[in-house]
Amino acid sequence: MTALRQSPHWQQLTSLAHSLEGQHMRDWFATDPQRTERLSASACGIHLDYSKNRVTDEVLSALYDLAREQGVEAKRDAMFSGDIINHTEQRAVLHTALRNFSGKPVMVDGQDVMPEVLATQDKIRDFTHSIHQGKRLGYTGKPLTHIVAVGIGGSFLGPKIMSEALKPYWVDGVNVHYVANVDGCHIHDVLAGLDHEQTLVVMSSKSFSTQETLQNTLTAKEWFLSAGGSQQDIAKHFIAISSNISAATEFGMAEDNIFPMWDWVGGRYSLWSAIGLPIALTIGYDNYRALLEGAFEMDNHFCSAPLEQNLPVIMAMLGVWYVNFQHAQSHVLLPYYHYLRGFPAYVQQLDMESNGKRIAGSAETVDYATGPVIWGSEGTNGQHSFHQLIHQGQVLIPADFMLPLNVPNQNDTHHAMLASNCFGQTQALMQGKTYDECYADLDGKGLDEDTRHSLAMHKTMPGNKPSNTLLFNQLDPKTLGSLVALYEHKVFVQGAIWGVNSFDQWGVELGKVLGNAVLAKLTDSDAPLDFDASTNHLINAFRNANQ
Ligand SMILES: O=P(O)(O)OC[C@H]1O[C@](O)(CO)[C@@H](O)[C@@H]1O
Repeated sequence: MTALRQSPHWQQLTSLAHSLEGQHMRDWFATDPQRTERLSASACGIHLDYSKNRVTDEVLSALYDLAREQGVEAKRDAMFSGDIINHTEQRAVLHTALRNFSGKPVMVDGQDVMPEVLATQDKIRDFTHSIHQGKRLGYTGKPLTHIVAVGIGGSFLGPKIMSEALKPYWVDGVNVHYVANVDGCHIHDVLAGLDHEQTLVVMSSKSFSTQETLQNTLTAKEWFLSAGGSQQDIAKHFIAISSNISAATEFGMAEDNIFPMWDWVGGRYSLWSAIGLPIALTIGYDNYRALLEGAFEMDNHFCSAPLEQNLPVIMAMLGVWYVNFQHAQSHVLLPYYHYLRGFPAYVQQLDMESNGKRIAGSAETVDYATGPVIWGSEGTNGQHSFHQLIHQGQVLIPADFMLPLNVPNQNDTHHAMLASNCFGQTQALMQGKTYDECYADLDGKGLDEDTRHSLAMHKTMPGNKPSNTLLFNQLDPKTLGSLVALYEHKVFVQGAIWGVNSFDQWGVELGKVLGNAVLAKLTDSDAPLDFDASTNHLINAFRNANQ
């Protein structure tokens, strides 16, 4: 058994989980009028009501004890100080330096990284202004009104989803199109509607070696040249964001057109670096900076609030409770705000690529579950589909509901309906509906006893289903920055408990290598096939269809 499972607080939580079997949150609410007041916390404009969770004060205090026992605070401080905590890649983890407005230095290998960070922020500001003010023009002198942002994974999800979430802040006259997949349908569709003289391609790739991004950029380059642009015009229409400056220059990017990033910024944590440039182009530099400031505020909260009032720690430890002590295998995110509809996909990469691991410390195979499956979509849509399983299915799915209390330019009736559905769902999940209540509802319906009993059984909602509710006044750039940083730190705390390295991603490598080996066989139809029978069979199917 691993040391974590043998730890006193893990053992205590295991027995607490047994002792709570058969208890219901409905009864806790009925007997404890202070429950919500006690189990709520606020920071950075975000209010978290976590009272609808299957936890008692005793459980919560054991969870915080576990966090202390596993050194969460010391691990957090090590991350912020630039220690090499990504030990499998020998890297510091310093996305927090990218939103460090404290004026204090951040040291990596004895060098302060802040001057470079601030210089890059200035470069982002100047570039954004030059596009918005029409000072930087295309090769025929036309303004650059269409931005094609090419990237994938962390070099795509952050910019795309944050830009989408901040739609009320979009700058007039600029259209940003995001392309990630190597599936040519997407890039061809996007380029087909654009005037190459007014298009700027922003290629985002930390490594500058990602197949999808390289291919999509090449396709965009061919499109630009065949539409009338020349090789020397490319510098006016193509820029890159990368930590691999030499590969970017070799590819043909003008050095001046390359925005740097650093190996101490993980891809899924990179929206705060120049990877966020498309966000600045979408919402303007001041709003982009407010996004960073919101994240900085959450960093300060995470570093200074006691664990019991610390939003990332509270959410992380509740997650640990469900994954490790209540057998939950997934966690659903339900933003009740159309513009935030992409947020579950963002957190999905953040969480699953960070904590989807099986080795703790230097080489110990874990004997407990790590990160859950993260999924979800905007409310109320899910209420008419997958909520059924959350309410009455046999699997436990903790939920995070999110709602802005105010929405710019919105009809009150819509917003009140949206909010009522959000609150109503959390209530229904918590209280459920008993057999007796369902049976009583069927009184006087003319049903025989067997039918009435059967129907009451089918209608019974067990309740006791956990949820957090996150409220904020408006989803402005600053609040969004805080919200993203909240989830980043939640994932960090969980990784610290489970002892995994939340900052590498070896699991995605093998598929890339094998995919390249397969590509060689698809492009050379005479090459002998020496894979397993199934893969050979699939390759043959492709070859036959493409003769
Ligand atoms: O920015 P890059 O180097 O193109 O990588 C894109 C994405 O690919 C991954 O490395 C996984 O394949 C992610 O971690 C990363 O965000």
